[in-house]
This record gives sequence, structure tokens and C-alpha cells, in this order.
Amino acid sequence: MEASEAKSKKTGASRLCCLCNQRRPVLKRPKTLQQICKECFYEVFEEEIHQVIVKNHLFKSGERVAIGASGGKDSTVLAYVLSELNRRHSYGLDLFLLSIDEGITGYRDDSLETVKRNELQYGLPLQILSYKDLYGWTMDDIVKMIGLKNNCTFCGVFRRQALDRGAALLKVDKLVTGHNADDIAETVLLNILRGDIARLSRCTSITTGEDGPIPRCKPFKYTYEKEIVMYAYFKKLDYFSTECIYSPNAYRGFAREFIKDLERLRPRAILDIIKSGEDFRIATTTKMPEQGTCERCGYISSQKWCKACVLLDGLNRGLPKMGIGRARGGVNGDHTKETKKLAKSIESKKCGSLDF
Ligand SMILES: Nc1ncnc2c1ncn2[C@@H]1O[C@H](COP(=O)(O)OP(=O)(O)OP(=O)(O)O)[C@@H](O)[C@H]1O
Repeated sequence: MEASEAKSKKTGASRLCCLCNQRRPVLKRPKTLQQICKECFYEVFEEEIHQVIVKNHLFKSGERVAIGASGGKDSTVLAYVLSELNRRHSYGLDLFLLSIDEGITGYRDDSLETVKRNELQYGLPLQILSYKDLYGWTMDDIVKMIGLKNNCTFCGVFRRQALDRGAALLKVDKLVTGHNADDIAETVLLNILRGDIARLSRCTSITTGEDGPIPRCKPFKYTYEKEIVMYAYFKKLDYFSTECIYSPNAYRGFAREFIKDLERLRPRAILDIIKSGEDFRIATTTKMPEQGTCERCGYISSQKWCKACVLLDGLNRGLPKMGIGRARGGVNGDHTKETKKLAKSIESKKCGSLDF
């Protein structure tokens, strides 16, 4: 063997992309550990998402679809890829960007600037709704009142409803979010750790809320976070990468780290956790919440008042902890068993939990 040949074999310098066998590989694909070139990476990344959309019948031609756009990597890549696929495969969708301004100075104001640029870059109309306009409170105001602990509960509950209201305003048929495979695996794990069977059964569904105001889909259900970051990086997409300044959710953070450790040992671990979540069956004896409407605002709720109204009532009465079960008294019948149960159920729904 020639010395140069032996050297390139040792360093792997002569290797070609294991998909096209023509170009030099520039990355190791996190999901499969294959050494591939940039062009093949774009192709497999986009094609896998297309297959997920087609196999799960996520959209119908002619539908209006809002993309929940936070300006972060996931939703920015989602907006970009969905516009590309819509054109390439003639899905026939009318796409919109929908952003919720939680009122977090130094975080959401900056990320919304990114979404405004995406509006022009991708030619997608943008609708912004703010917590201030919808609820009379910004997250800055709420954190001033309640501190950092539990603020994610308010933010998550309000965002979910705000996205529904934005979707209604845009008259869309569906709302898509950038929740990725890592997010879903993490939520499966958290729901197991909390014993939250109702959520465990819902959190792996690719489409949820079909019986609610608007169905929500997660086209990135099987897409790895690392691949989304790589895609955004190689495509030089314009996104905002700072973490929320009010997000001290340590429990979720541990679950995230644990999954990252598993992924390092075995990349398939993320898909396997999702699969386990999908295969869980609920015993018929497990009591599931019944869906009705909030007596106060008419939004979907399994209680007399929806979660947002309970939290808002606490804030407006100067008793913010009431809604998260930290103070005595409350709505839905003061001091009753029902209030305690409601407060407990709200308390368990922390930041980013996938109630979709
Ligand atoms: N303020 C918001 N406005 C509109 N959509 C949002 C907003 N916050 C979150 N979303 C939607 O929910 C998804 C998951 O949000 P999460 O807070 O977990 O952020 P993330 O995983 O960092 O995603 P991203 O990178 O898109 O910010 C986002 O991808 C986006 O589709």
C-alpha cells in the first residue's frame, strides 16, 4: 500500500458521502451517524419531513395553516422547510406566521424582530398577538408580581390560548408548531415521572386538538434537534438563539440532559422513547378529564373556569399564587375539594409541557 493511500485511509480523508458516493462528507448525521455531504443532508432532512406530512395526512389542499413562529431555530426552520415543501410538492397550502408576544423585554421583543425579517424573507404574512392586549398583563408584569418561580405556568397556559385566538383571527384550519423529537421524548419522560397519564397519551400524537377550537400538528415529531440546528446553520437561516430569561425549569432541564446523555450513547434513544410513549395504553379504569367550555370566557375547559381565567383572576385580585395552588381561597368554589384538585392539576403543567 502506498504511503499516501495508507495515510488517507487512516484519516478518512478520501471517504465520500455514504449516500451519493460522489461528494466529500461535511457532517456526521446525528440521527444515523452517517457521514454525508451538505446536499444529501438537505435532501434527507426535507424528504423525511415530507414523508411524515404525507403519511400522517397532516394537511389537505386549500387549507390555511398558521405556523407558530417564535423566531427560534425550530419554528424558523419549520417556516422555511414548510414553504419549500409546499411549493415543491404542490400541497396547496396558504401559510401564515403567527407570533405571540409574551411581553418579555430583552427576549421576545428581540426574537419578534427576527420573525418580522422572516415575514419578508419567506413572503409569509405575519400576525402578532400580545399577552398585554389579550390579558392586560405582560410576562414582565407577572414576574414582577410573582417572581421567577412558577412564572412558566402562567406563560404556558396563556400562550396555548393566545395561539388558539390568533388562529381564529387568521381563520386558519390548522396550527403547526416546531416541537421536535427531543421535545417530545422529554415530555414523554416528564409525564411518566409525574404520573400524568392523560398527558402521556396525548403528548406523542402528531395532531391534537381535533375536538377543540383548532387542530395542532407537529411536523418535526421525528426530527432531531441537532439536525434542525445543523440545517439552520448550513442554510444560514436568520433565527434568534437566546434562551428565555425567565425559564428556570430545573426538572425539565434534568430530563433534557438525561435524554442528551442517552442520545450520545445511542442516537436511536430519542425515537425509542417516543415509540414507548406511543405504545402506552391507558387502562379503562383511569379517569380522563371531560371536555366542556369555560363559564367565563367560553374557551375549552374540563373545569368550571379554564386555566387562563383562574390564573388571570388570581393576578387581578392580587393573589397570583391562588391559581397555582400556593394560597388559600380561589375560584370554582373557595376552599372546596374541586378548587384544590384544579389548583393541583394546574400546578403540574409547567413550562413547555406539550399539551397539544
Ligand atoms: N411566542 C410564540 N409565538 C408563536 N409560537 C410559539 C411561541 N413560543 C413557542 N411557539 C411555538 O411552540 C414551539 C415550541 O416552543 P418552545 O418554547 O418549546 O421553543 P423551542 O423548542 O425553543 O422552539 P423555537 O426554536 O421555535 O423557539 C415553537 O417551535 C413554536 O412553533
